Amino acid sequence: MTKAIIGIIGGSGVYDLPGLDNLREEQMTTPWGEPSDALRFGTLAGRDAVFLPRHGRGHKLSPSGINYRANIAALKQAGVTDLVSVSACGSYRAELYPGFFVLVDQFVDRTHGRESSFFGNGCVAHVSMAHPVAPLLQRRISEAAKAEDIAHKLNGTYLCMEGPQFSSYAESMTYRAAGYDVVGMTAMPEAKLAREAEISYATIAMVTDFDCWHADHEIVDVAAVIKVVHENAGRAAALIARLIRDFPEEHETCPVGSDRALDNALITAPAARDPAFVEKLRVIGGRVLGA
Ligand SMILES: CSC[C@H]1O[C@H](OP(=O)(O)O)[C@H](O)[C@@H]1O
Ligand SMILES: Nc1ncnc2[nH]cnc12
Repeated sequence: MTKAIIGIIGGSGVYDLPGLDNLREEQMTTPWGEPSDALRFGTLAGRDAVFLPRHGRGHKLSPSGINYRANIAALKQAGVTDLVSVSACGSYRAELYPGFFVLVDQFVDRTHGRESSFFGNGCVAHVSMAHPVAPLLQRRISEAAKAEDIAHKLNGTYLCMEGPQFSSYAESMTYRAAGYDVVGMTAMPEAKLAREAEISYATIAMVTDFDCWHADHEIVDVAAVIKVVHENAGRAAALIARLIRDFPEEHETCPVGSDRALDNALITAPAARDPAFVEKLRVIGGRVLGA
């Protein structure tokens, strides 16, 4: 049996996890450098949990400047099996209003220049991103949201832009016409790296604004985003506390294989692998890299 350990990544305006008791902070180091902040280990409703604010305390890191590889590697080193990311996002649909939670199931990656894989020359791997969100984890989040009476929607597509500037009107209209649901700047490459690290991943996308397409709403700015996040922080915290409290002790095998994504992903022949690089990769891929 694999013990389930829940990790929470907090986004904009979410720099701590209320209710996390018996706190212990650890500044982790990984083969990819240091994560955004010290990992905060603790218990919530008697269950172990780990929290990391992706922008660091005080929001010192921009979406393009976050060391996503170090964040995911540190959470893997901490034993996290199930990772919930909390993100502020703009909405492309009138019915997805500020304060509404979207439990997205798909991402479109429009970022560029970010380090988006642990693998590379010397050990090449291609994991599937067909179903980037772990459905059982997503369902448990939905059940926790229902129990807390939080308006939310199961499924939706999150467009991840590079930023840090918000979108132009033409971009907003284009992505809206494409049928995407929400927009943010951080879910990628986070979701890709979680998959490579065989961590089940799901995102709670908290709608904070209508970006810039909606004639009846102000164009998004930082103040508006943070205001909505603060107004909804209590509900997000209640959802996460409920999720952790009700989470099974044992990690549930993921129906889309997020917890064994490397089974059929490595392509570099063992004899052709760079031994030093393989050593570095052990933190996330030790299960399949052999002795
Ligand atoms: C503060 S507005 C833009 C900022 O908010 C979102 O952050 P996160 O995904 O970490 O909640 C968006 O991705 C941008 O980083
Ligand atoms: N409209 C928006 N675009 C990109 N990231 C966001 N985060 C919150 N609102 C956003």
